[in-house]
Amino acid sequence: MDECSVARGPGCGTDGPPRTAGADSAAAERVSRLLSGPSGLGTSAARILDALRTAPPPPSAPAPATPEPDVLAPDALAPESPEPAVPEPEAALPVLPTPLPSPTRLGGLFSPGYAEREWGDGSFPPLYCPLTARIDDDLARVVNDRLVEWAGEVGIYADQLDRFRDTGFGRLAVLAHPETDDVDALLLAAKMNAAWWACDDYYADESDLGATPTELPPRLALVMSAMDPPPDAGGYSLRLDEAVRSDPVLVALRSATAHLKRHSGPSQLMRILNTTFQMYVSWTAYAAWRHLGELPPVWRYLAARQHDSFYTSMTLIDVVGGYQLDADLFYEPRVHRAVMQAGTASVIVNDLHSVEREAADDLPDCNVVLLIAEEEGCPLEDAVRTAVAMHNDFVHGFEDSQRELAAVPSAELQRFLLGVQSWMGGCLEWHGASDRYK
Ligand SMILES: CC(C)=CCC/C(C)=C(/C)COP(=O)(O)OP(=O)(O)O
Repeated sequence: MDECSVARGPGCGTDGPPRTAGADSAAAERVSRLLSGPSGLGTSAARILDALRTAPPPPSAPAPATPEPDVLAPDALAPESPEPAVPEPEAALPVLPTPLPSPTRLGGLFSPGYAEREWGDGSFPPLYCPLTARIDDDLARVVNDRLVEWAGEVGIYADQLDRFRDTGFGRLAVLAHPETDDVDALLLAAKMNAAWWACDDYYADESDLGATPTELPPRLALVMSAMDPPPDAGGYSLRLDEAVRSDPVLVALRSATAHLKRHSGPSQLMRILNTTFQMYVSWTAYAAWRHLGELPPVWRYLAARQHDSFYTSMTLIDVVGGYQLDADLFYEPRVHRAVMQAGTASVIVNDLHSVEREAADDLPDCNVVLLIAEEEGCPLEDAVRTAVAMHNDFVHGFEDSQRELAAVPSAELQRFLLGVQSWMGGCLEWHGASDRYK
């Protein structure tokens, strides 16, 4: 176990030296108060958005290098009229129940803190990252076994199911979603992530699995139809259905989406689908670069990677947790920025762990470390240090955003932000142990 990681339990996070312990316990207290207080279930999105508009940033929030008035200045968000910007969610939205916490649902209700965590062989500077909120390898085994069974049914990784088992996407779900021990909800996260990854491996990255840059865009267009079936077009729809049924990646995505539908409300579902589709735009950029044999400049890769990141995985957090973050809160600019910061930080963790794997393909993938080394003409070790520093800046940025949003009186929002924090902590833990990056 990573020395900084902690098992679940009320004492979590007290043995290490988390740098923001005060802020963390305040966050945990706030979530508990909000969950038990009168503002919990009945809080209207309009009132919360009003609070977001008027809440001044805390004095400790550092000034950004380039001010973004739309995002940061509370006044810029002030409504012109006192009318609520959105209808009461109770009246207009199918709001899912927010269950009160049970003793086994600790992950969303406390923060184990942030720390400088060792990674890899320990020879590089540490990653500043949330600590892992829960490590439960018995639960991970149950979820992973069910995931492997499902993979066998849908047909992905058919000739390498043992390797798929050792990759441990089921363990990733348990590490990244400490808020619940509901196996079916965790299996949903495991399936979605495995299906996204299968799509990435088979269509985008792995030449051995048939990935080719020129076929990628039409394949992705088909993925969208598998996940979000278009209106019936008679015989043409039958052809579409045949095409979906004949490709294990599409079967996996359709099946995972069906599971998702059992747990999500309409706006959650469309949030997850649309985020997936937005991620694909970045994939087509990589495909063009691969096809042309070009390496993008680092800034351009990062711009694409921000929309091709674990932000996509994080869109599942409230669904897996069994509650709903209102769409107007999820898309509020400061919340959006916070989740993007976290998603990008986590995907840099992925790039750091997959340098060797990605350099090995006949057509090497884009990877921030490889691109920095190429652009700067520096040794890989120096490029790793640059990427670590970039990661750490994103995590500090997320922490600042979380602090800034702490005044918003929404149990769901505070819970979601803790969920994002937990996702980052679980993601680092998983990358350090998964056979995929060995
Ligand atoms: C889980 C998910 C949203 C997967 C889709 C793609 C993505 C954001 C990745 C993390 C995959 O990136 P990459 O191809 O660099 O990952 P591997 O190194 O192949 O694991």
